[in-house]
Amino acid sequence: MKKLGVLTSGGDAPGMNAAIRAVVKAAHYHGFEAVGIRYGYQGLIDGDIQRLTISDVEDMADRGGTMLKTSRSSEFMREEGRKKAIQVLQNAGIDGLIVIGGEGSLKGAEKLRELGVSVIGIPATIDNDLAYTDYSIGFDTTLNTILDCIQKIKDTDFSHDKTAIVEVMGRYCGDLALYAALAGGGEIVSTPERKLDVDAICAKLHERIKSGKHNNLVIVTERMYDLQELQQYIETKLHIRVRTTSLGFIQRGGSPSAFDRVLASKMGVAAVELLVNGYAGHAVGLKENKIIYQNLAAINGEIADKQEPYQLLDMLLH
Ligand SMILES: Nc1ncnc2c1ncn2[C@@H]1O[C@H](COP(=O)(O)OP(=O)(O)O)[C@@H](O)[C@H]1O
Ligand SMILES: O=P(O)(O)OC[C@H]1O[C@](O)(COP(=O)(O)O)[C@@H](O)[C@@H]1O
Ligand SMILES: [Mg+2]
Repeated sequence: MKKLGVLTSGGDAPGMNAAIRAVVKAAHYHGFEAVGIRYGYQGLIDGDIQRLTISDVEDMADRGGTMLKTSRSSEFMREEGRKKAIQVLQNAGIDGLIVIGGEGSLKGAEKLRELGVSVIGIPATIDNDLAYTDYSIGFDTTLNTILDCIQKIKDTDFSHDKTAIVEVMGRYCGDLALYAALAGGGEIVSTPERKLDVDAICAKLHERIKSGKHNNLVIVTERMYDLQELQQYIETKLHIRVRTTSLGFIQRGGSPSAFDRVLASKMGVAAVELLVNGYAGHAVGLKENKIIYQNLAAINGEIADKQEPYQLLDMLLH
């Protein structure tokens, strides 16, 4: 291998820059040229490529977002788009590609592998919705941001005896809400994996109010409820004051946590090592605190076993 390309794709996640830095440093260590493809798969189709030197990535470990920019590309979802992308890789002489992104981006990487590209995936998404790895880059930072916001919301709830609904991101994965609740960030939690209907939420709130607890926090994953309707329903049914906060994009920004920086650094280096050692077509991951690799073709459809954290939740919130 001579020229290694790296791109970030899908939603940005804190720690993507630390991963780019690690990939570029490892590539140079092995004597390869490193290039960055800007704007994810769309930039690959458009040939938006820049050379990456060590000094380009030197101070990037602590920065949120992605220095390479990112996008969601509908053109890449189509075969003609992917064929254009392959042509660009060939014309640019890129013989190894590292894709840093979430579940959609790794599906895209698998499609490139099917077309003969030497590709490695690095999981980076705040949602933590990739079952083959315990953690994706960005999840820990976002979780900490959520807990910081919740702490602030709790101060005002306590002062007014208010009930709060806090909506967090996660797309169709409840990990951000679940782990925020495990860390003490909510008394009632509803996730896609364990959905509470509105009456179940009211019943739990009623029980807590009866026992003298008047400031309660309900944490929910996005896309599950019409928040205004949920708030009104609880207010009418329980005759209490409820206020709702959807945390939104504040969750995706910010400097990555130490955990995410270290994870991204380990994964970035491991991704290059996989290419060097002939393991193209895999994605790096973390299982039981060890860096692992998984076949890209096997990632799609893998379902995470969440029994343990939900049992813990039941124990802590009962
Ligand atoms: N099934 C697929 N086949 C080919 N490309 C895909 C597929 N799913 C997603 N992609 C590509 O990956 C991009 C990012 O995926 P998306 O799901 O938006 O974000 P993330 O990778 O963060 O989960 C998409 O815009 C698309 O270009
Ligand atoms: O930035 P957009 O396109 O509005 O997407 C919002 C979605 O992106 C995320 O922040 C991250 O998701 P991905 O990592 O899959 O891109 C989700 O939590 C959220 O549902
Ligand atoms: Mg995703």
